[in-house]
Amino acid sequence: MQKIALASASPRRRELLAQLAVNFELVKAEVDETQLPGEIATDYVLRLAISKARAGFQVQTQTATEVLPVLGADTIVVVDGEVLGKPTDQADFLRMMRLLSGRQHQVYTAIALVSGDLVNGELVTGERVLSDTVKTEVWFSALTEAQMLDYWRSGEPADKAGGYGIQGLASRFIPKIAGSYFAVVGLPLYETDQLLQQL
Ligand SMILES: Cc1cn([C@H]2C[C@H](O)[C@@H](COP(=O)(O)OP(=O)(O)OP(=O)(O)O)O2)c(=O)[nH]c1=O
Repeated sequence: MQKIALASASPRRRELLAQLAVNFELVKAEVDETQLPGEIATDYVLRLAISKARAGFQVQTQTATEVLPVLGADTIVVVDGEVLGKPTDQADFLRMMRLLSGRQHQVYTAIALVSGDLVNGELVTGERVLSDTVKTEVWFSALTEAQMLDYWRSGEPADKAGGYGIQGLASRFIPKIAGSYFAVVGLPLYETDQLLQQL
């Protein structure tokens, strides 16, 4: 399979992509992650995945003589239509946990693959964009305030959308999911492989 570039700073996405035995390198992609006014969750997550892949692709066109297809991804946690980002502090985290406790919510992960051909440093065909969005339902057990605080003190929630990591300590709060476990962690492997096959 063709070598690609991954536009991500997430160690989880790196590990997941390695699980597909894909040959890849990392490329930096700085994007503004602010949700637009009135933007619905599914539009938002897909826009960010495409923006990350596109930003990574543009870095390559400026610096490299050949361009690799660039993969970008974004994961959001949604409850009652509200997108929960990464918690800014303990109070923000507790607010999120109270919303998630004892009920079901949605996790969306979007993936985007941007590719193109460079001839003499010029992009000859423009950018091609392949993308997909995966929805997973996640059930949380009812949590006590003490459980929430203990979890915050573990340090795990801070860099994670929705303030939890299903692959870590939060596994004890989640009796079931419907969808893709890998998508919740950050990269839906089946769907990523399907995009790579379309290259
Ligand atoms: C819900 C959930 C999220 N997460 C993580 C996945 C993502 O890394 C993060 C969501 O933030 P993202 O903005 O999707 O990704 P990121 O900022 O970590 O990395 P990059 O943009 O550079 O690719 O939350 C888990 O690890 N486990 C979970 O159960």
